[in-house]
Amino acid sequence: MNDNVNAPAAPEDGPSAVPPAADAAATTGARHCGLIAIVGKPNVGKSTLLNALVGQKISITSRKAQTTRHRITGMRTIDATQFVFVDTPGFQTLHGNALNKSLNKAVQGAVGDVDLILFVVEAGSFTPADARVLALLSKGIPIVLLANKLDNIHRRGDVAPWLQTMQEKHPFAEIVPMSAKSAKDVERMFAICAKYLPEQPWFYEEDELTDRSEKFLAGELVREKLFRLTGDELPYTSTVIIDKFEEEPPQKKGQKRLLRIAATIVVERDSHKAMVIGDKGERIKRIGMETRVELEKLADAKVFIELWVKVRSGWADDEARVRSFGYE
Ligand SMILES: Nc1nc2c(ncn2[C@@H]2O[C@H](COP(=O)(O)OP(=O)(O)OP(=O)(O)O)[C@@H](O)[C@H]2O)c(=O)[nH]1
Repeated sequence: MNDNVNAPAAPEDGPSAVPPAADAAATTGARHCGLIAIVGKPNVGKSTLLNALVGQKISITSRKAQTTRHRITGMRTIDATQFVFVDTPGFQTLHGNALNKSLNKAVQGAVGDVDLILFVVEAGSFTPADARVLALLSKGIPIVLLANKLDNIHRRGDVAPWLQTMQEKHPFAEIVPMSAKSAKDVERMFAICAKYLPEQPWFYEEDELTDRSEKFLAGELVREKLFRLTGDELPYTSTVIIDKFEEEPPQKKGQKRLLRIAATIVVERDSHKAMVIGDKGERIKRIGMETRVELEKLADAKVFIELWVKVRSGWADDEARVRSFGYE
């Protein structure tokens, strides 16, 4: 096996490693900072990894992104190194409709000029969908292969031959077998990523964790609740549009500001609409309630949210409409 395979953290490892770049910077004062994209087909563990890397206490700031091409999902500053994670709006490699074409373009735009790509697959598996994602990635940017869910593999010896085959797929900068659910493995990722981030000033303040706007997060939260509460029944073409986002200052001292939000969930069929609304409206009520509770915490505000459901059949195939929904 080549030496670009990074052995998983052994249980007896000491306290988490400090990124070497950060270590060196402590004496020279040099700061490092760079963009990191986490890509992979659905369900390989990208969100789990991102949440673990950025930490739990995501706070919202309304600062503009450093570059408009990138949507920043989170950042973490450790000693002198700032790790900025950019979002890739999901690789859809199976269908060729307008929505997916637009998403794939957005993905290629987002990963085209990052400093490092973390390409996540499930350890022991490399499917045609993984190969399609890899083929979309820009040449010339270092790609670290993360063989995630290592904990699902009971005989570690079984992984070695697979790792060998992975080295033939692409000249990966490194191959890291790991588990996004292991705090120790996640912590090691900072030292691995730090090596690829250039010396330059930080893009964000040390304690900023995301630059997403509250309006954007409101839409994402509704979307997340929508898909979680409808299970796998609802097709991915359903989307959420924020129709109104108004902020009112606190009425009295000690009170919180108020966010008034109205959002429309757009689905393709009447049957999907019924699914979203649920029996006596209980599902849509729950989507609204869970969104409100989470947004109140994240935004430190009082939130009123109104939800509507609309049927627009075939919208995912209509390019103009896809654009009007903010995908381009
Ligand atoms: N056993 C195990 N499960 C994991 C690990 N990482 C993620 N998972 C699980 O895998 C499933 C998918 O994880 P996500 O983080 O949602 O995956 P994703 O790649 O963001 O998925 P999409 O949002 O569909 O693109 C969840 O049930 C996770 O709990 C891991 O290291 N080990």
